[in-house]
Amino acid sequence: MEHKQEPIIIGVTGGSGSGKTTVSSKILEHLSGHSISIIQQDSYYRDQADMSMEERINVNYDHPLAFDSDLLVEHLKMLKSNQSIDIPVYDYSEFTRSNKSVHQEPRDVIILEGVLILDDQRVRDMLDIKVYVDTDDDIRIIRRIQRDMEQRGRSLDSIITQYLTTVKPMYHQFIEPTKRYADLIVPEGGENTVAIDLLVTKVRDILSEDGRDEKFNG
Ligand SMILES: Nc1ncnc2c1ncn2[C@@H]1O[C@H](COP(=O)(O)OP(=O)(O)O)[C@@H](O)[C@H]1O
Ligand SMILES: Nc1ccn([C@@H]2O[C@H](COP(=O)(O)O)[C@@H](O)[C@H]2O)c(=O)n1
Repeated sequence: MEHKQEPIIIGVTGGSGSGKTTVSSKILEHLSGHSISIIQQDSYYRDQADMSMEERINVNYDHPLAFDSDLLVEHLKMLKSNQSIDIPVYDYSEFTRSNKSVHQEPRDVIILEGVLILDDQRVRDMLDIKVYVDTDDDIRIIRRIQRDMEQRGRSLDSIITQYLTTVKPMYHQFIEPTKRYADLIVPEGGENTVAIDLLVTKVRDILSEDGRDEKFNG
C-alpha cells in the first residue's frame, strides 16, 4: 500500500509589512506545478463575534493571545497526517472571523505565513524550514499605512495610534526575538532573489529525494 509522506512545512515570519506575503507568493510561483499552498496565520485570529465593535477595535492584535493557536496546531497536525482542513476566513473590517471557511486539501508543500508563527513552540516544532523576513521599521510602517488605508479601510490616525500602542511594542517584545529560531533571515524580502532561489532549490531537492517531483494537476 502507498505510504503518503508528510508535507514540507515552510514558516515565513517577520514584522507587519516586512514582505512575508510577497516572499511566500514568490516561493509558490517558483514551485507552481508542485502540490503547494499558502496558509496565513491571520486566518486564525480569534472569533470575537460575542464582543462589541468597540471592544474588538481595542484588542491587541500583535499579542500571541490574539490568535487561536490551538486551532492552528490542530490544523497543522491534520495536514501533516494528510487530512484536509477548513480554514476560517478572517474579516478585517469586522475585526472577527466571518461565517465562511476555505477548504484546504493536503499538499506536498505548505507555506505558513504570519507575524507570530515562531513564537509558539508547538508550531515551531512542526516547521521544516523557518524563514524570517527582515525589513527596517520605517519601511514597514510606510507599507502598513498604504495597505491599511487602501485595503483595510483604516484612517491614518487609527493606524498611527495602533502602531505606537501595540504594533511596535509587540514587535520588539514578541516578534523580533523569534528571529533567533530562523534557519534563514531574508533582508529585502521579495526582492531578494538569491534567498528565494536558495529556498526553492532546497524544497525541490527534498521533494526529489522523496520521489515527489512529478507535476501536480489537482
Ligand atoms: N521589496 C519590496 N519593495 C517594495 N514594496 C514591497 C516589497 N515587498 C513588499 N512590498 C509591498 O509592501 C506591502 C507589504 O508587503 P507584504 O508582502 O504584504 O508584507 P507582510 O505580508 O509582511 O505584511 C505590499 O503592498 C507589497 O506589495
Ligand atoms: N483586526 C485586525 C487584525 C490584525 N491586524 C494587524 O495585522 C497585522 C498582521 O498582518 P500583516 O499582513 O501586516 O503581517 C498585525 O500587525 C495586526 O496588527 C489589524 O490591524 N486588525
